[in-house]
Amino acid sequence: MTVTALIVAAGKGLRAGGEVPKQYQHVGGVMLLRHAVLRLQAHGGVDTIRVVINPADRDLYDAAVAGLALAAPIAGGDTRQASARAGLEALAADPPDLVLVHDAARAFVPDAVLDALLAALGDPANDGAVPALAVTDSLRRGTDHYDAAVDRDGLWRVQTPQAFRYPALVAAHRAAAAGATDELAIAMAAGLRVAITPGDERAFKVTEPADFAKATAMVTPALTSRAAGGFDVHRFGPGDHVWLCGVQIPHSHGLVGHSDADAGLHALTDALLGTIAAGDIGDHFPPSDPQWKGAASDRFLAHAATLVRAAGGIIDHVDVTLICERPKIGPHREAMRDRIAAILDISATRVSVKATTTELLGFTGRSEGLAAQAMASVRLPE
Ligand SMILES: Nc1ccn([C@@H]2O[C@H](COP(=O)(O)OP(=O)(O)OP(=O)(O)O)[C@@H](O)[C@H]2O)c(=O)n1
Ligand SMILES: C[C@](O)(CO)[C@H](O)COP(=O)(O)O
Repeated sequence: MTVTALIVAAGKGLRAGGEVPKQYQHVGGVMLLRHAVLRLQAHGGVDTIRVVINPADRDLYDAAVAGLALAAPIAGGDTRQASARAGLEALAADPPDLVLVHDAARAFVPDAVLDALLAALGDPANDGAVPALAVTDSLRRGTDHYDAAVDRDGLWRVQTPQAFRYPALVAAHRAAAAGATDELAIAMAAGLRVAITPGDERAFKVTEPADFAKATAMVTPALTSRAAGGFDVHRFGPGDHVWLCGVQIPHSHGLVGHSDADAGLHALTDALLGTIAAGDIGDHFPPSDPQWKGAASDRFLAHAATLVRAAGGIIDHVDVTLICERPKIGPHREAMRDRIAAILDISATRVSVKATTTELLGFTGRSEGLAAQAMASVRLPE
């Protein structure tokens, strides 16, 4: 059995709005039509995909299917019915056994819907099979006020792809009057026998502007929250300034370290690495490596952020606590927040910097050294 999918994509998408027809608008960075093609290609049960377009949109089409090695698009008509007919006629020279007529606007049809269609056409008694969902809301006629109830029993919300034996469908189309909204209407008018197969909410049609948010959710991976901490200490030594959270602060001492000894950024780097279980700062920037001698620690933090984002992560919030008697952190807090926000490329509203003392106790109390601890919260694909 040869199976061709005919994706009708010649509409103007007026109800959806936007500067280009809906099938050429981006959903998660990819044009809706491309999602539709990729979805059918991923199923594996479709041998050939042909797309019906408005020739005026040829440049948009070329961008949508770039690199997908499809046969040339077919010119559509003024109505969906005319576009589907043009597509079917274009297949006549080398007709497939089965044809699946599909809306580009229903880009996320799951495999199970396609499996059920092909299985239904395994029964020679069926001329076609069309997926549908039962109506579950109450139905009523009316304009300004409610009028008669409509019995929802046996009513279906009809979706695509609509699958048919090619010869039966093309004959039905040739005999059809204008005004049909889909192949099912045309097949029923021709007296064909069409099986009802399970539809799926994910095969919804992008029709109104709000449907783009729904479509975006379809291609956005589920994210889970992760939080991790980091801790670092540096000893005070000779010098006239320290670097803390990426800000240079005049001080009676410096901090001793292989790099610039910015304990705040080091703790935060470890916290971010912890969210993706990517080891610690020493694994990425070994103190034994001379290239990190005196290095500014902002590059360590930027590297950790790059790794989090490469893992699909979103940095939600970071929090640094500096533990020292001196220098006083308060006057520099906002500059530190801004600097961390700039390094991480997030809003400063997502950056917290705090400070505390240890009441003159311990090594921080004796000002032998300074400690920093940090927390990072990110969202990552599961
Ligand atoms: N002349 C047309 C009209 C529609 N379609 C396609 O048929 C599918 C379903 O139609 P619909 O959702 O109504 O799309 P539009 O006609 O583009 O939308 P609107 O009515 O809002 O303008 C879409 O993939 C659309 O591109 C088509 O190929 N040719
Ligand atoms: C083909 C279809 O998607 C099946 O539900 C529907 O008939 C298209 O209707 P529209 O009026 O063109 O949106």
